Amino acid sequence: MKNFHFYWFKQIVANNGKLERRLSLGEYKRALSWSKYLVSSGAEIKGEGEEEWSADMSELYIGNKFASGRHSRIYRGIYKQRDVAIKLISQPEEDGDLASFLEKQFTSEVALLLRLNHPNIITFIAACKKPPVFCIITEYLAGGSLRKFLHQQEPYSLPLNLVLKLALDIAHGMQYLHAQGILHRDLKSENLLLDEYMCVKVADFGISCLETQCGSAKGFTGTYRWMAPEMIKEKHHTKKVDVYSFGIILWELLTALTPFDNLTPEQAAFAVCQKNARPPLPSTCPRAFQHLINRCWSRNPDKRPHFEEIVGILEHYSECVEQDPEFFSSYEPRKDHRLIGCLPRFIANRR
Ligand SMILES: Nc1ncnc2c1ncn2[C@@H]1O[C@H](COP(=O)(O)OP(=O)(O)OP(=O)(O)O)[C@@H](O)[C@H]1O
Repeated sequence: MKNFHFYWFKQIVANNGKLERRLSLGEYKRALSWSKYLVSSGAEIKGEGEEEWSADMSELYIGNKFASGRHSRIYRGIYKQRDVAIKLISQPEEDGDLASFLEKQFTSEVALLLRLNHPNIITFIAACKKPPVFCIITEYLAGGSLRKFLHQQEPYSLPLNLVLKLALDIAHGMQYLHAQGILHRDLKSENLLLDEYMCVKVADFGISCLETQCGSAKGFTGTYRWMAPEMIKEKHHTKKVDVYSFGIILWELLTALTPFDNLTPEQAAFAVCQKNARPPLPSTCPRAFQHLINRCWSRNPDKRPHFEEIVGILEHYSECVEQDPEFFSSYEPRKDHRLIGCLPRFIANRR
């Protein structure tokens, strides 16, 4: 039997600079209780398709826990000499329904991650399934979540060119995801991670689904503050639920605030569905963004643009700002949403 203590011993002693500090006794014991399941006790029978993604446990070093999800703990680690994040999901012994839900969620997340390959989507590396513990190994993104980054900023302080760049990263990732026929369904700033170059990557595909297999949103565990009204109401939903969430994220980028922070998530859900409430757009918000945000979070999903169009709009804004730094103050939206040339002032002035 490969002794998992050996891994820990190696991990603690090697402490090769990438693992920031030694584990406290508490952390060690907690990690022990989860990771003992991860070490194989010899020959094992792999489930269908498991060869494709199954991690070689002898190459995995688990470091410190640095974040937690509702049913998971996230550790730093090294896998095949690469910095990784290891999400450990443990099935509760006492709750069979939750245990089987978590197993299904794990299987679905791995199956979706496996087919994704895009610079604005988190890179999947491997996974392991050793009930009652599962793990998902992905690239480690050193910049943390967009939510954490925004909370470190002064409200309304993000420069518009940075807002544009971050929005475009997210929109590119989402355009790709939708082109693969996948709905994210839990798009929020906490699930958007930054690398060391401030590139945003879409993460956490726990409740994502293939468009053809999404079914109803009954018993959903997404996050109300970012959730489209049709999903809150557990109605039929489409890719446009992600566009609604993107509208809320655009608002977050422009304000660096939490949406509906004066309301509980349940009150926010009620206000969105019953009163068609949305977070207030600041008076300083450029009209170009106001126009796009209002379209993205329309009550009617058909009025929300597809990500393809959103990418086109944001790229157009980027080009225009490059040509004319005053573009945002002179922008007038068109009723038919058509993009017209940037008409930079320096050209107009030359005429
Ligand atoms: N690859 C990674 N690199 C850096 N940080 C990460 C990585 N994966 C996850 N995190 C951090 O861990 C947090 C939780 O991760 P994730 O959302 O995947 O877990 P989860 O169990 O699905 O959470 P929840 O169910 O609560 O949404 C993220 O918000 C982020 O701060």
